[in-house]
This record gives sequence, structure tokens and C-alpha cells, in this order.
Amino acid sequence: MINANDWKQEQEWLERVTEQLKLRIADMEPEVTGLRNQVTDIRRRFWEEVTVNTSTHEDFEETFYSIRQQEALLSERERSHRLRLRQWNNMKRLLPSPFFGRIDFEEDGTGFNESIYIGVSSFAAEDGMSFLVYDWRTPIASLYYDYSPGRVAYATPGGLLTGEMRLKRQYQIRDGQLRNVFDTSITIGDELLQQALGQGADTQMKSIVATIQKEQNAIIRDDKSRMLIVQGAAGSGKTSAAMQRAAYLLYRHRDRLAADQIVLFSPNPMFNSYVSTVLPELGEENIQQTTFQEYLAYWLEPDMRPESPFDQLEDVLTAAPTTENEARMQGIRYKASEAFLLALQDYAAWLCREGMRFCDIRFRDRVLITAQRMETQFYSYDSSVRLDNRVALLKDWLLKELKALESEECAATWVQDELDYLDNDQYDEAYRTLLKKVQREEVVFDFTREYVEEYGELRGREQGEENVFDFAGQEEELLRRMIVKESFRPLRQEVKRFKFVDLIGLYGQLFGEEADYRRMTGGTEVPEHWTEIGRQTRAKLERLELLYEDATPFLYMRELVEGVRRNTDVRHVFVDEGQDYSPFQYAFLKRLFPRARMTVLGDFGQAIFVQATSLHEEDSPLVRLYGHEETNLIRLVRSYRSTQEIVAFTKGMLPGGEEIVPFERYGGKPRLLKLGDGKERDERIFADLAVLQAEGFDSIAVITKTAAEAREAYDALTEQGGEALRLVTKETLTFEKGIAVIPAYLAKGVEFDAVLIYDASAQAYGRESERKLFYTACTRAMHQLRLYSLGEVTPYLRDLDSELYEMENRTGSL
Ligand SMILES: Nc1ncnc2c1ncn2[C@@H]1O[C@H](COP(=O)(O)OP(=O)(O)OP(=O)(O)O)[C@@H](O)[C@H]1O
Repeated sequence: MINANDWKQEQEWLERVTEQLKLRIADMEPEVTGLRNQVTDIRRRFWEEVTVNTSTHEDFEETFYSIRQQEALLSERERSHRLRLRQWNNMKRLLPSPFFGRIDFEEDGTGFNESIYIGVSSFAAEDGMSFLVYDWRTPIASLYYDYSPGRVAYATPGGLLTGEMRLKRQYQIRDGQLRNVFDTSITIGDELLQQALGQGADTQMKSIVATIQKEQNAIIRDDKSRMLIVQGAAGSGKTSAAMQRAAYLLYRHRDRLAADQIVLFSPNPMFNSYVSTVLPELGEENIQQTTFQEYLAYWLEPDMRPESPFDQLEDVLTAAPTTENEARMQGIRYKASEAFLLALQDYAAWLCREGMRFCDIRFRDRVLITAQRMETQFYSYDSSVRLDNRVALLKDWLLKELKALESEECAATWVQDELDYLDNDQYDEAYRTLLKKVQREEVVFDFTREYVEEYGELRGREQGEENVFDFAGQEEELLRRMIVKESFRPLRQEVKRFKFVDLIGLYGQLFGEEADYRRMTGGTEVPEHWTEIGRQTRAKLERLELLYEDATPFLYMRELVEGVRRNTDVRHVFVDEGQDYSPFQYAFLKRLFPRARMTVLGDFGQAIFVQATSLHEEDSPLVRLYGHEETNLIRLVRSYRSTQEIVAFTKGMLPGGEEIVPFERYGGKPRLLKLGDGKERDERIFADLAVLQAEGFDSIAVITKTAAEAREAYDALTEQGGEALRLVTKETLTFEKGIAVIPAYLAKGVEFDAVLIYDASAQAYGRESERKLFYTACTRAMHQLRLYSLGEVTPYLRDLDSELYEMENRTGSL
């Protein structure tokens, strides 16, 4: 705390800033409202203000300019309104807590010591010459996060500025009232951080701008790397850093970066809702949020059904040790690897020589163009032309062929049958609608104009002049063409969408005999259990299903064949829980977003999927993706989420966990309860839930291993009388307070006041491969962790110092 005099001065400064804010908010209100009204007014009267006359060329030109002028006026007002509204909203956001930090800084050579107050946005003095509050994202504010008092330096667009920091101070201001002031020397206020972390879990992630730590600041402000990789322990603030980084980037590049040019890949839909308020809280629009699964579904044909990653994981978790399951595991690993990516590239090269597969083009139960003809045509092209370009040539050829076939088809008997169905009214109706379309210049198909022109002309002649030729014959001919053209339309569209390529056949053909696979992919190494992997893959493909591990390679192969689809608008791709993506998926993302920088945040300690990617190795596929030069690898080892006791317990079960440093915040030790049977366990959990709620813990999770177990636990606890329980499934979209029953893999990325591990027995968590899943579940706890075990306890706790937790046996004694 500071002395009384300082306190008084700070109080006065706060009052001054608050008063200024209030004045400016009131002053600006009429301007903001005025601009909004003007915009509405211009929109409403847009056409009244425009002179529309298209009689002559000059009139037309005048009309054109008049519309352009009106448009320019509207967009100028809209821009001013947006700008002023933003300033106004920023001031309103500042009002309850105008600043949270201050540094006193004397820049070398100036002899002038300036007090810099830092808040969630900038607030300029009325003269516009100085700032009463600096936005936390300004270059000078980085001093606050990076240094303690003493010699300091910060980067500006004009170069490095050095000087002396004489003071660093933190404030707690609530509802405009000064509550606390701390002078800090080393890191940013342990006091503030203590208070922030001591609070209960929330259904929405909070912004951390007042307490960003130095190593997190490096992530937030990294503006140079093409690839930024953050390996951080559970609860080390990776997601928090990612969200503040988005806010920082939007601020720094406001003139050229919009919120929808940043995409965040989240672990599940519920997580999207959890982080969705951070940016609006910071005065920024939300960035695009999606899951990889959503992205796959978007790119795949609607009739393909990709498996969800959670179903894949469930299969892995519940798999008995059979050859079939072992093969699936091998398949997942292999299909996630760089080796498979390279194999597919080799496969594309092989397809240039042989093996392409096409689908017959069928029409009314007949084959119009056979796959065999396409193949012959395809391999007649110059062999130096790339695969996708050759496929494009074939597409053009097919469209031409279809045109010729279409003409021939006019004579077919089915066309006559259709013609017979048209009665006179339909003839006339068709004529009238077509005529209207032409008059409105909304000609949809080429034939319409042709038909209407000729038909109209014929009618004119019929009515006025002598009928010199066979009118009925001509009309029938036109209608025949119209009918055939309409029926061929879907064929043309399918050709344009490359439906003539048998993608499923192409992918399936890879998974045949081992020797064939080697031949097609240039001698690639083949994983163990190849025959079984192939059988499983093809069985799914036959049902138009794709295993999760196949979805990305399948899309990748499609791109090799049909050409790359790219999103060049997106400038930043953030991948949270980055350890859960395969090297293959990263390579795919890189191709998909060629103009984007990538930020990958994750924790290899929480790598629960078989296809996990290491984030911390200097020479991982992830580092190789953009190369060492363009990659920055940051490690976070300080964990903020859980109490010291919970971190000490959880890190003990993780190989390499010793390096994790807990933040000094204390609560009770984790409790391990050994119980006799399921009923006893459920009764005990039920009672514990009541106690925890009575102690004020609002957000509690009963974490299970699988979805089926979550359902069981939910039913059992509901039977005990628990009414307010919520079962979380992979479809759950929102994160809510109360008691959640949730499988561990869906609890990724989120946190709870108290966590109860439903089954911590060796039977549930016995395999080494599930250690990280167990660790992930336990690290969701902020304040309290309880583990319930029927029979033998999971071996992950075997080597733990028994001092790290409290053990309770059946009788309830410790
Ligand atoms: N600098 C900070 N100031 C205040 N709170 C922080 C800070 N850094 C992290 N936290 C808090 O720590 C908790 C964990 O943060 P976050 O969820 O970002 O961690 P994470 O590394 O993404 O965790 P995990 O990998 O386990 O999901 C959150 O409650 C967050 O608000």
C-alpha cells in the first residue's frame, strides 16, 4: 500500500479523469445520435435524393454519378458514425475503472519524468495534446508489462527508446471508486494477480490486461514470426494470451486488419462460447471461431460423413487390445504423419502416368460418357501438365462433349413424351414467363432469349403475315431444346464441380495390397497391420463415411487432383489446444491460408489424441512447417489456474512436470477417496457436491473418462436427488454455472472451481496412454480437487509423494 499523501493524489487524479470522461461522454452523445440519425435518414431517402433518368446516354451517366455521390455520402457518414461510436463506447467502458496501472518514465535526454496511466483504451486530454490514459496496447505500455523500475527500453515504430522507469503502480478501481493501490517492484502485482486468481470460475473467460505477465506479453506482442508456437503448462494462460493477442493485433493494425481476418480453431463448440466475451470486453469485435471438425464438414461434399474427433477418441479409449484395434491405432498415427503427406504427393505424381479413376456420366439410366473414355482422353494430354491442370482440361472437354450430346438428345423419344405432357396453357405460360424474364433482363439461361425471340417472332408472323413456314415444327424444336437443356443442367453442374472424378475410388485404391501401395507412392514405408488398416478404411468409404484420421488426407488428395482451394483473406490463424492436431493437419492449414501467420498454443502434457504433435521440440514437424527462421517458440511454465496444492499434485504425475511452477495461491490438498462400490461412491459424491456448493463454489465438474460414463454418472447422481446437474455432450454449445457432468476430453480448455474425478481407479485409468487424459481432467480444478476410486487407485499416483494429497478410506477417516 502507499502513503496517505500519495493516496490523496491518486484519488484526485482519478476524480479528474472521471470528471473529464463524464463530460466528454455527455458532450459527444448528441453528435453520435446525430450521425446515427443522418445515416438512417440517408438510407431511407437514398432514392429520393437520386435523379434516375436513363433515356439518353447523358441522362444515364448523370444518374450513375448521382448514385455514386449519394453512396459516397452514405459511406462517409457511416464511417464517421462508426468512429465516433467507438470512441464514445471506449470512454463508457473506461468509466467504471479508468486505469489499472501507472509507470513514471523519463526518456533519455528529455529530463522530463512523465506519469503514464494505463487502461483498457486511450483517453486523450481535451486539448488533444496528451493522454490522460494510455491504451494497454500502445508501445509505451509494454514497459508496464516487461520491466520493474530501473533502466528500461521499448520498441516504437521509429526505433528503440530507452530511459528510466521510476515508479510502477497498480490500482484496483471498482465502480469508479479507488479500492487499492500497490507499488510493485518485480513482476506485475502479485497482489492483483492473487485477487484475480482467487475469484470463482466464470462461465466466460475474463480479460487479463491488468495482470499480463512478461512472458505472456511476449506472445501477445509478437509481430514478426510467421509461426508462433507456445508450449505452456496447464493453466499457464495460453488461451488468455491468445485472446489478448487478437485484441493487440486488431489495435496495432487497425487500418488493415479486420476481426474476421483472424480465425481461431477451438477444441469444441462449448469452448467457443467460453471465450466469446473477451474481445467485446476489450472493445473489439469477435474474431472468427470454429472447430477443425466444422471446417472439414464445410469443405467435404455434403453426402460424406466425417467421424467427429470425439468419436474417434471414444473408440480409442474403449478399445480392447485386439489386432483390429491395434491396426486402427497404427492407422491413426500413420495418416497423421508427414510420411503419409509425402506419400500422397507421390501418389499424385503416379496418377499422372496411370491409375486415374473416373465415374461414368449417366443420364436417364444410360451411360453418356464412360469412365473409360475419360481415362483415354485424360492420358492423351501432354504428360508434363500437372495433375490438377489436366483434370481441368478434362472438365472443359467434358462440357464440350455434353453440348454435342445435348443436341443429339433432342430427337430422343423421352423428349417427345415430355412435350406431350405440356398443354396449351403451359406453352403460353412458359412463353409469358420467359418473355418477362427477358424484359427484366434477368435471363437465366442462354436458351431463354433465343427461345423467346424466335417464338415471339413466329407468333407475330402467325398473327400478321402469311404463315410461310412450319410454325408448329419450329416451336416444337425450340421446346425440345429447352427441355433437354434443362435436363442436362445438373450434369453440367456436376462436371463443373469435378464430380466425374472418382475421389472415393482414388482414395480407396491406396488401401489395397501393400505392394501396390508401395508402387503408387514411390516405395514409401508401410505401417504395421496394413491389410487391416486398408480393410477398415475401405469399409467406411463404401458407406460414404470417413474416419476422422482420413478426413484431412482425403481433402488434401482432392486438392492435389482438383486444384487448391485457398482462403487469402485470413491473415492470422490461431490454433488452441494445438497438440491435438496432426502434422498433416498443420500442413493442410498452411495451404488453406497461404497469407496467414499462425499462432499455435498447446501443451504436450495434455496430448490426449493419438495423432498429437509435439510443440516443444526444436525440430518438430511444426517448426519445419515455416522453418526455424520464421518460427518463434515460447514456453510458459508458470501455472495460474490451480492452487499450489493442486499443481504440486498434478505435475507429479506428468513426466517432465517438475519444471511447472505454481503461482502461490493456497487451498486444500487434493483428496483421494477409496470407496467400496458404485452406490457408495455416488452417495458420497452427491453429499460432497452439496458441501462444495454450500462453501460457495458455483462451478463444479464431475469429470468422467468417456461419454458413456458421463451418462451413467449423470443418471446415478440424478437418482440420488441431484436436480440441477447438467450433462455435457459433444453437442453442448454453452458453458454454464452449476454442476456439470462432463467427459474429460470435452473439459479441455475450460476450468471449474471444484473438480471431482468420478472414477480414479486403475481399472478406468490403467493404460499409460491415458495418463495425459487423467492429467487434463485434474488440471481443470481451480480451488478443489477430489478423486474417487473403487478398488485399486490409478497407477499414475503410485510414485507421488503421499504428502501431496489426503487419502480417505471407506470409514471416512483420513
Ligand atoms: N496474467 C494473468 N492474469 C490473471 N489471470 C491469468 C493470467 N494468466 C492466466 N490467468 C488465468 O489462469 C487461468 C488459466 O488460463 P488459460 O485458460 O488461458 O490457460 P491455458 O494455458 O489455456 O490452460 P489449459 O491449457 O489448461 O486449458 C484462467 O482463469 C486465466 O484467467
